[in-house]
Amino acid sequence: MAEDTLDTLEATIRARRGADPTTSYTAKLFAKGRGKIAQKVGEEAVETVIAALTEDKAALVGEATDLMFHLLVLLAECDVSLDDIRAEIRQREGVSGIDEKAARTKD
Ligand SMILES: N=c1c2ncn([C@@H]3O[C@H](COP(=O)(O)OP(=O)(O)OP(=O)(O)O)[C@@H](O)[C@H]3O)c2ncn1[C@@H]1O[C@H](COP(=O)(O)O)[C@@H](O)[C@H]1O
Repeated sequence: MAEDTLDTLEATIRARRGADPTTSYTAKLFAKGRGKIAQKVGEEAVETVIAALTEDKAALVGEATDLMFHLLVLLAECDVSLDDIRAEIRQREGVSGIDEKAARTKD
């Protein structure tokens, strides 16, 4: 079975932990620490929102890809895997966001 591109990227990112920061952007991010990685996720999220609001589809694809890359680095830094995210998504399958919020806020 073909490996998913996100799985491949996740494996590449994990392999960069402890690599040489002078030759790897990912290793440089890990070396800068969780705060810097989280900041980059925030910046890329804002750039994604701006691209969406300017209705520039090519820019949106680029910024969303940057966002997903940096989010995967942050998840790796926090020892959260794509499988953890998949499990959470599966758990939510079939549960309407409206029903979930109503159950949370009924008191
Ligand atoms: N998918 C990506 C990817 N997407 C975005 N980026 C980098 O993320 C950075 C985001 O752009 P910015 O303008 O915010 O970067 P910057 O200004 O240099 O960053 P700061 O100075 O703010 O820290 C750019 O340097 C992009 O090249 C990525 N860098 C790496 N990958 C993947 O990770 C693999 C490993 O990369 P290295 O770790 O560099 O070997 C690559 O082969 C790719 O598959």
